[in-house]
Amino acid sequence: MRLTVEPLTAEAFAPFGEVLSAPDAPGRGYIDAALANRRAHAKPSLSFTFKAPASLPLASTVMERHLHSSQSFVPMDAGRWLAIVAPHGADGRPDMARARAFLARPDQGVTYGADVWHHPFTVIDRPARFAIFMWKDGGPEDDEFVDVPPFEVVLPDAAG
Ligand SMILES: NC(=O)N[C@@H](O)C(=O)O
Ligand code: NI
Repeated sequence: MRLTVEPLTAEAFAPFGEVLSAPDAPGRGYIDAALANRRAHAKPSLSFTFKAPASLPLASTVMERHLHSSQSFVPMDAGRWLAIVAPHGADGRPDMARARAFLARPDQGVTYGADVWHHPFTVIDRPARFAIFMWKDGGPEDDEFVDVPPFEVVLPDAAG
């Protein structure tokens, strides 16, 4: 199954969370409606990652979710990157037939809503550094990975 990336916009991404971006004029914006912690005992987690770029087309067979917490990715030094998401199927697993692959600009982040199926963090173009914010309790439900049928992600110009 092939996914062709589409531009990351707040509207298109709304069913899956929020697009994060800094104002382009003096001031401060709050983009925090999708931040969620569903466990009173979970603790805030702020981590920083250095990620090597994936080559395209991206081929994968995995998706993941954080059942009880949103997860925010904020670029600190990045090229373009991919936010790949899928709604729940009737069985609660990712419905890859309705998966979406968003191409994020270097100045865009996202917050995946709690329990939103997404692909592990993937950057393209060049190595990138991101901050990641979520809530964790250190238990097995912090991160849930599932196998999905093989899929690939391509840029439009390679879509043929
Ligand atoms: N760092 C980390 O937890 N990443 C995953 O959850 C992911 O979405 O890539
Ligand atoms: Ni995640």
